[in-house]
Amino acid sequence: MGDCCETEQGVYVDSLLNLEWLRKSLVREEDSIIFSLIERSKYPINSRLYDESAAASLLHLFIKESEAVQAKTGRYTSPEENAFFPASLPPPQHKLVETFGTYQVLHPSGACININSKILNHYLNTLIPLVAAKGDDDRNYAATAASDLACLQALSRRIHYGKFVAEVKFRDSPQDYTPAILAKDREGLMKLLTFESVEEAIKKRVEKKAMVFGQEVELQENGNYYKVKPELVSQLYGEWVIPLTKFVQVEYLLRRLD
Ligand SMILES: C=C(O[C@@H]1C=C(C(=O)O)C=C[C@H]1O)C(=O)O
Repeated sequence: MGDCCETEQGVYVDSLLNLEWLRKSLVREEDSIIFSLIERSKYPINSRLYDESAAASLLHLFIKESEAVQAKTGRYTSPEENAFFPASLPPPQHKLVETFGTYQVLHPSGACININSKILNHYLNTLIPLVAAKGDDDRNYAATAASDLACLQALSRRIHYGKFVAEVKFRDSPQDYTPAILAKDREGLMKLLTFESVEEAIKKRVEKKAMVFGQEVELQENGNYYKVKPELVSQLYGEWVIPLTKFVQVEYLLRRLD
C-alpha cells in the first residue's frame, strides 16, 4: 500500500471513531432500512421460504451463498459488515479487493461481536408478519429472499454500529465507563450510554421518512396510503433496533478492558 492508501485508511478510521459521523451514518442507514422494508412488503409472507423442516430453509441457502459471493468480492473486509453465517466464508478473490487490509479500529475482544442470529430471529418472527401480507404467491421465493437479505444487512449494519459508538463513548470519558465495566454493571453502562433525546428524535424521524418514502404517488389525491405503516417503523426502532444497538454497546463495553 502506498502513502495515498494509508492516508485514505486514516481518514476512514477517523470517521469510524467520530460520534457525529457515526450518528450521520445511523441516519443514512434509516433510509436503507425503510426502503428495504418497503421492498419486502411487495411480497406476501411466503412462509415456505423459511421452512426448516427439510434441513436448512431456502432463505438459509440464499443468504449463505450470497454471503460467499460477497466475501469473495471483499464485503467482509469492512469492519462495518458482519456476516449472518460467518463460518467458513471464502477470502477475497479479486485483485481489486484481496489486498484490502483489516482495520484495527475496535478493541480486539469486542470487534468480533456478532448478534446476527438474534437479528435474524427477530426479523423472521416479529418483523415479516408485520410488514408482509398473509399468504404465499408460490413463485417469488428468490426475489423475496433477496429483499429479506437487503433488510437484514441494513439492520445488521445499523445495529453493529453500536460497537463504534461504544468505542467513541469510552474514549471520550474512560473515567465514567471504567468503574461500571470493572463492576460488570450492565444497568449502569446502559444509563451512561443512553441519550433519550437522540432516541426520541430518531423515532420521530423514521416515522416521517416512512410517510415520505412509502406514500402512494398518484396524479389525483387519494387520501393517505403508506406501503409500510409509519408508526410501525417508529415502533420497530423503539422496541427493537435501538435496544439491540444499545445491547451491542453494552456487550462491547463489557469487553473493553479485557
Ligand atoms: C447510538 C447511540 O447510543 C444510544 C442508542 C441510540 C440508537 O440506537 O439510536 C441513540 C442514542 C443513545 O441512546 C448514540 O448515542 O447515538
